[in-house]
Amino acid sequence: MPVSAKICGLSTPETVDAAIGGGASHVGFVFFPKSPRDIVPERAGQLATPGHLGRIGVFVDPDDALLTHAVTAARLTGVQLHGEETAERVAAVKARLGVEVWKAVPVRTRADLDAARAYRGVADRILYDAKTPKGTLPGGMGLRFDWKLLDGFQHPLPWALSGGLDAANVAEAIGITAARLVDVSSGVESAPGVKDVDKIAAFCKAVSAC
Ligand SMILES: O=C(O)c1ccccc1N[C@@H]1O[C@H](COP(=O)(O)O)[C@@H](O)[C@H]1O
Repeated sequence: MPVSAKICGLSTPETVDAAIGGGASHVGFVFFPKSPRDIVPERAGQLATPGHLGRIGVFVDPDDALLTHAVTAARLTGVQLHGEETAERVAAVKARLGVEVWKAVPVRTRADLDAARAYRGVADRILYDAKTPKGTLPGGMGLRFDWKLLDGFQHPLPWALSGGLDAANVAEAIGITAARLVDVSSGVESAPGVKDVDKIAAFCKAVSAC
């Protein structure tokens, strides 16, 4: 089965086109004011994508008003909840929005993986991401976790791998984890929040070769 890629934190037509041209399965838009990748929903909605491409909005403990507005204005096919959302909150979001819901699970130790089980039957996908230091962004920091922690773990849901991936390490990450979907943000940037079309192309090429 081929491996697919989500290119996250996009904000320009050129970088969205690079993701599409590279064969990405999903593009991501960040709706979190503290992030250098924050974008207003209307602007994300103007970024055109073909119908087969998933459009995922990244949120951190969002309220219902933001979610409802962003799903419509940015034409999202899914939301990625990257905060401290409980299983009950994820279920409520899913029922309210009716789009795919991904739940990020921050990982530093093997015990951290256990949190994923709470979302069985509730979320559509788990996104394993590196746990970031307190007081920093909960994602998009270019940090990776020990991919070997996933070895032998019984995944409760379809899942994706993120955290510190780039063109140089993604093949190794896929080899170790057997991930079928990988997600990148800062690894395809020239500076925080500034996506680089050549890095997006290189990342997609590395994923396609797996
Ligand atoms: O990208 C952000 O700014 C961001 C902000 C808040 C929560 C999540 C965010 N990004 C997500 O973090 C992971 C890993 O990113 P990276 O590749 O390590 O930079 C990815 O899923 C982004 O979607």
